[in-house]
Amino acid sequence: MHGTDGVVISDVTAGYGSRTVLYGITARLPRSGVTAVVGPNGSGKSTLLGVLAGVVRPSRGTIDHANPGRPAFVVQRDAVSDSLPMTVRDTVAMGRWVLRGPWRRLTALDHSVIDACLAALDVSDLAGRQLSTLSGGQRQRVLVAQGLAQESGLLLLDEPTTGLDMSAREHISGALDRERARGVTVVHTTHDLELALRADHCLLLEDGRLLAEGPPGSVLTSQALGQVFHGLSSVPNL
Ligand SMILES: Nc1ncnc2c1ncn2[C@@H]1O[C@H](COP(=O)(O)OP(=O)(O)OP(=O)(O)O)[C@@H](O)[C@H]1O
Repeated sequence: MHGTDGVVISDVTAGYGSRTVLYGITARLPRSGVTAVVGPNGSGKSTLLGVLAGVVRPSRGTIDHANPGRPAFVVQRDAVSDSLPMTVRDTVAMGRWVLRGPWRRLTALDHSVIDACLAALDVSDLAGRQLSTLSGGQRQRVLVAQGLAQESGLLLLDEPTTGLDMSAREHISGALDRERARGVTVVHTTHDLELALRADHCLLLEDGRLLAEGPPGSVLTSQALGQVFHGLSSVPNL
């Protein structure tokens, strides 16, 4: 592992039960950098994120983390029950409980981090609202704010901008840039070509295999995209 590596993935094969979904993935993800994982539906992007989060155990290969702490994992909003009786502020505060343990009081510092994360995703006005009363896009922003509140050295996000309007996408993209500047290793899956092109590093998956890895501009060529997303002639969005 080099000093510039945030995560090193070595020959990882993984799946669910007897079903293999990822085959022999080897990649180096930069520390203080944003990595975009791109590929068609079902190509294994979320599964790779699950492997990095430690919730999917590889059947083969290893993952080395520069940061020993627990990763922050922002799942897709559909994966979170919207019927939990929680306010937006409680939801973001859960990111701090992860650090403090459930029976500790939150400190003044915790509360200021929670305020800053609410502001970063432009959801301060919603702080007192029940999570269940929010729109899908608002809930997505709150989940990203919860991920930021964990102040982890490894931030994993599964399709953080899917279904969001332009302003919300800008807030999320800006938040990822700030995390990178803080030295965080950020990894997100995306179908948003613009967001992928703003990353430092890109992995292109097809059918569970790594087709290409490198700077987004050299990985996401029209030739590669045409091959992976069959029949694509123009690529405003993946
Ligand atoms: N919990 C699970 N149990 C069994 N198979 C699963 C499970 N989750 C995903 N899969 C399968 O693994 C493969 C890869 O799925 P994954 O969600 O990683 O793809 P993806 O690239 O993130 O897709 P999308 O763009 O649609 O989100 C798919 O064939 C899917 O059906």
